[in-house]
Amino acid sequence: MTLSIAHLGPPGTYAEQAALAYLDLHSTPSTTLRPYASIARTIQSTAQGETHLTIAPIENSIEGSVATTLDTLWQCSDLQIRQALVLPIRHVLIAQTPNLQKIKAVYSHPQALGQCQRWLATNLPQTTAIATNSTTEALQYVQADPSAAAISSERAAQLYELPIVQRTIQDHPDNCTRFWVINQQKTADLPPVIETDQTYTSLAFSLPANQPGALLKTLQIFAERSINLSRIESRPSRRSMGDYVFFIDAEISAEQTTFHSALEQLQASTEVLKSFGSYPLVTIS
Ligand SMILES: O=C(O)C(=O)Cc1ccccc1
Repeated sequence: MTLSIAHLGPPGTYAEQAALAYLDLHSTPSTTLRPYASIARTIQSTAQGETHLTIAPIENSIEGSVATTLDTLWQCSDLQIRQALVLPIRHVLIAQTPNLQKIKAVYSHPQALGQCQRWLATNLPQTTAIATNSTTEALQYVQADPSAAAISSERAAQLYELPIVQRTIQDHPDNCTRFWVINQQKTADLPPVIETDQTYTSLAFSLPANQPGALLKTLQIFAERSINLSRIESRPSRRSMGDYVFFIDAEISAEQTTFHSALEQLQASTEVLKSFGSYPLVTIS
């Protein structure tokens, strides 16, 4: 079987780097990397059986959650997370001109623009920031226009043979992004999970009614069992104003009996409850 891995494209994105780092952890003989035009499409490709795995960014240390990853996971059925990877993110500024004064527009993925906000305000105050679907999609504007710049990676600059004007432009030196490796629950013969001492379980739920204390009640289920939550995120349910879907990462394996009993109780106090399973986190340096 040739393992297919969906990632945000065109080639050279950070998501592709994460896919390559994931492959480095395994000795999978035959693999195809499949670039897609949006993060939503990568996850949908796995949900629809076009690809075996998706590697999608979920959270950045400066910019926070990647909303489209959460929203698409909520919309798709029967997906699970099998591994988390943390990758360091080092942005570079790419442009045809070395003269910053001549740059009129900076293109990049909104996450990358956000991670370099301070640098941009200080060094390119005259430019307009323009969002693209990915950091490498931004490079096509640099190829076409001498007054355009892009924020992308050193590797992408090499791949597209474009000049680097400035390195390490992210606002914090330790900038890193967490990626999830996602598959369909029923898919067999996937690369083995790399076990580490950090295992998480992720869930999402909507609440039956917008009542006082409804969220508190669900959080109490975890507190009563001393289950530590490492993240809670809300996203609009899109049904009506003020109605939310909550995403939770818990520091526990879904195999533990404490978690089973928490899930049972959650089932009773939530409207829709989705568990994305348990996964160990690997930090790539
Ligand atoms: O556009 C990319 O290269 C991505 O993979 C999305 C992204 C952008 C910035 C940091 C991490 C991931």
